[in-house]
Amino acid sequence: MTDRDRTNPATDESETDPTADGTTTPPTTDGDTTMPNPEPATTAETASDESTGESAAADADAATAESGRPAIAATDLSHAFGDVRVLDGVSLSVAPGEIVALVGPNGSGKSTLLRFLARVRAPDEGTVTIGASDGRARVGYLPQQPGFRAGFSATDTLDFYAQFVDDPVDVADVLERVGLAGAADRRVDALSGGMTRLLGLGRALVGDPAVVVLDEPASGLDPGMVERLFDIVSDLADAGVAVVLSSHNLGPVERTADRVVVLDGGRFVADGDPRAVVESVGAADLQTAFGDLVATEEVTGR
Ligand SMILES: Nc1ncnc2c1ncn2[C@@H]1O[C@H](COP(=O)(O)OP(=O)(O)OP(=O)(O)O)[C@@H](O)[C@H]1O
Repeated sequence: MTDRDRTNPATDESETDPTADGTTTPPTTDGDTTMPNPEPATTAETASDESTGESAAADADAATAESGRPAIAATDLSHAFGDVRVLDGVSLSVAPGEIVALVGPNGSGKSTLLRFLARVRAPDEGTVTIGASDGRARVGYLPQQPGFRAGFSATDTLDFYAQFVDDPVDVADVLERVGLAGAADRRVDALSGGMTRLLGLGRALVGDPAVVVLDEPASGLDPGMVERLFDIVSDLADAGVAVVLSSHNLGPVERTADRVVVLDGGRFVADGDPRAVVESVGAADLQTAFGDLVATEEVTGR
């Protein structure tokens, strides 16, 4: 460990990615870093660096909302891992203040699609555009398995990420919002799995992004925290933030999401408000509709 490493909660070998100008980018252990990108990146092609995670951006300001432009738009995304075709020409636009829940069987490609939306990876084909009236864009991203460098506190960790955004960040407030105020001084390696996910959510919120992409944010949370998580999501949307999340918690999804998008076989097999999706198959609730819409006998995304 170098001297710099000792003062940098985000510089371990798997995470650090010095940018071209020598500055250090904030990391996560899975490479799905959430960070501001100093260069506006309006398409997936321009942001294919896996290490950069969060891209450049702007606030979901009133002008954006008034312009009618989507906060984020993915067009004709296709992707294969070897001979495993995961996405087959899917398109998705999300308006400022809209909550879109991406659901689908294990292996259907949700995380893959969310990585493309967060622009931590680029698809084989298609574009991702972040809409912002001033030409800037910022996406906050919670990866499915957020990771943090051991040895630093929750506060230290968010302080580190806060230095990469323009405006001052009230880290204590961020921790309070995600339910970690009581663990502010706890080392990240002493956090439980659910608490680590909440810290990942906090990291995604640093800098008040216009778009938030959350990969299974409720996974591993206790029932009370699941409710709190979806309350946070609702509050974000009320503040004009576009939220795209994946979840297997279909009850809260049905109650909270403005739109449910069901991914299966590389395509969207349903896309609409929860009630419409449920009614489209004559189901009683989203859980039942999900069973009717997708084949869950085997893991998909083969
Ligand atoms: N880096 C990779 N290399 C090879 N295959 C991959 C890679 N990432 C994902 N896959 C494959 O792509 C498919 C979709 O995976 P993905 O993680 O996107 O699914 P998911 O819907 O998020 O699943 P889950 O609900 O289990 O988290 C799976 O078959 C998976 O094995």
